[in-house]
Amino acid sequence: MFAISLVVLFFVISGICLFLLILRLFLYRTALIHVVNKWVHWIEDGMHVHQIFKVPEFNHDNFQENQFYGQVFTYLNSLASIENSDFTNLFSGKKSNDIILYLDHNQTIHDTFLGARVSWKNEVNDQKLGEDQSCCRRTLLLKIKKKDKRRILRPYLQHIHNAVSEDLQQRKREVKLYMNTQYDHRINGRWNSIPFTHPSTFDTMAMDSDLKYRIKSDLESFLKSKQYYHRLGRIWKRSYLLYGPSGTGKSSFVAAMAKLLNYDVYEIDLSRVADDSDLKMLLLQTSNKSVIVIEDLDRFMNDNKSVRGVSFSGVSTFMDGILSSCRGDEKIMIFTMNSKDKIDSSLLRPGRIDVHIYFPMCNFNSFKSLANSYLGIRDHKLFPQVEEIFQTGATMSPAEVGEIMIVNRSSPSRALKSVITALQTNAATGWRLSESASSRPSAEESGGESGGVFWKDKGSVPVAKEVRKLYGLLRLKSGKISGPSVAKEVRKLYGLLRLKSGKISGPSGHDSEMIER
Ligand SMILES: Nc1ncnc2c1ncn2[C@@H]1O[C@H](COP(=O)(O)OP(=O)(O)OP(=O)(O)O)[C@@H](O)[C@H]1O
Ligand SMILES: [Mg+2]
Repeated sequence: MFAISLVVLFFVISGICLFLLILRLFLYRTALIHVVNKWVHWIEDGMHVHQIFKVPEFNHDNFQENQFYGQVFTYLNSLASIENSDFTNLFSGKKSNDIILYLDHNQTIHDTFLGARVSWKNEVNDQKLGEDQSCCRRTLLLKIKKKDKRRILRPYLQHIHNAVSEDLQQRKREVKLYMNTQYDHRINGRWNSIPFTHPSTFDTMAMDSDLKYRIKSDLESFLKSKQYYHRLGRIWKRSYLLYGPSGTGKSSFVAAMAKLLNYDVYEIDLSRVADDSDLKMLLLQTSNKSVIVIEDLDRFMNDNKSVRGVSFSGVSTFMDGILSSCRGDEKIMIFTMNSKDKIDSSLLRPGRIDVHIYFPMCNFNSFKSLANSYLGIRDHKLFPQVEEIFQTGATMSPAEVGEIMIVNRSSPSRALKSVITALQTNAATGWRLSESASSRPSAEESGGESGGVFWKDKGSVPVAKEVRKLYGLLRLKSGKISGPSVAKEVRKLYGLLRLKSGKISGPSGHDSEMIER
């Protein structure tokens, strides 16, 4: 009897084990296990009291990004549990074969820490702003059992901080470009960012090497001068004005400076700024160690329609950087212009603009530098001919020269011939010369009442040299022009000479020149 009961018991236990095994296999095969897990967690959650902690994207004053939000977001995206979520975003990473998982709006994911289970929700509330505009208010919600709070909350937050600090440092090295969005009083954050991948560096810029060296040293010595500025009672900021004709590399140089510093770039589009206080707000929302850029400031200052609500005093206060000093860290400001001619000199006074850097049209030296980087040649039998044409005063922007070289990069000889033809055409029409003359730094700019440090790349040339150039140009032209048009051309060149002689100042024995006042 006892033996029979043992056999029955054996079969019952075996049956139960078999049943559980088949059930487990079934649950896992059909993924029903996840449904069961959900129910278990749901029942368990229902038996506990929870506490919710909010991590909003912006600080309570709504001015600045809440840095902890960024840290938590990075941490959550790195969790293995994001892979087990019901849904999530997949994006390509930096490398071509990288795929990254990214929290979706209103997605919830779970994490465990010291045996306690917590959940995070990426809460995004869409706000309708107008007909076709909306904005989002983002908050990360941490849900934690009340019984676990005392034990794990602080160490858990510290754990997040430690886990991402290395990752953040890595990301800090990736420079970002921020652009301001259209003003709307209901939007907190006004900056949208993308990775800053502009390929320009100091090395790729065709510029006088001495000038590059001095700009680099200026930046480096500024960065080391926190105590010095503090002792002087000055805001720790440095403003640069890059000015010169179109296509001479001003925007590319902004990128090169940001890369050298490894700073994020905040480019302010003044046409999207509502008024002076909006401009202040944008400045306040920039992060530490950043380059703040306003491109084509002359265009905005001369075109009242474009600046709309931003006043002259709004721009000058912005340039003084008083507000940025609230953040305490260094600020680099860069403004670009085609010409300073119509700009109120008070806007360019020392303190507002510390360094003026002139970007000239192409000369023979910059041409050689472009030929080296675009065509890979340091010398060529056509170089003397190119130099001769440059000496006549013919010129082009580096952008134009670069474009010709790119198109003809398979044949350096063809590229150089095309550059020669283009320079001859420009010289013959005289258009480029007069354009470049008018955009060179004027005597007023290099010695006038506005201030700062002036750095120019062959910006000033002696009158005698200019006369020689014009004579050469005249000879070149007279080969092509006859009769009354010669007299007309002579008159034109005489006018041009007078224009230049009013603008030419100082000797130009050096490639670049620095005038401190
Ligand atoms: N000095 C230079 N060295 C190397 N490349 C240059 C230089 N100047 C211009 N380029 C090339 O020409 C193109 C246009 O340059 P960039 O946009 O920087 O000119 P810019 O002075 O900002 O013109 P704009 O005043 O019209 O904005 C870029 O592709 C850049 O690589
Ligand atoms: Mg530009």
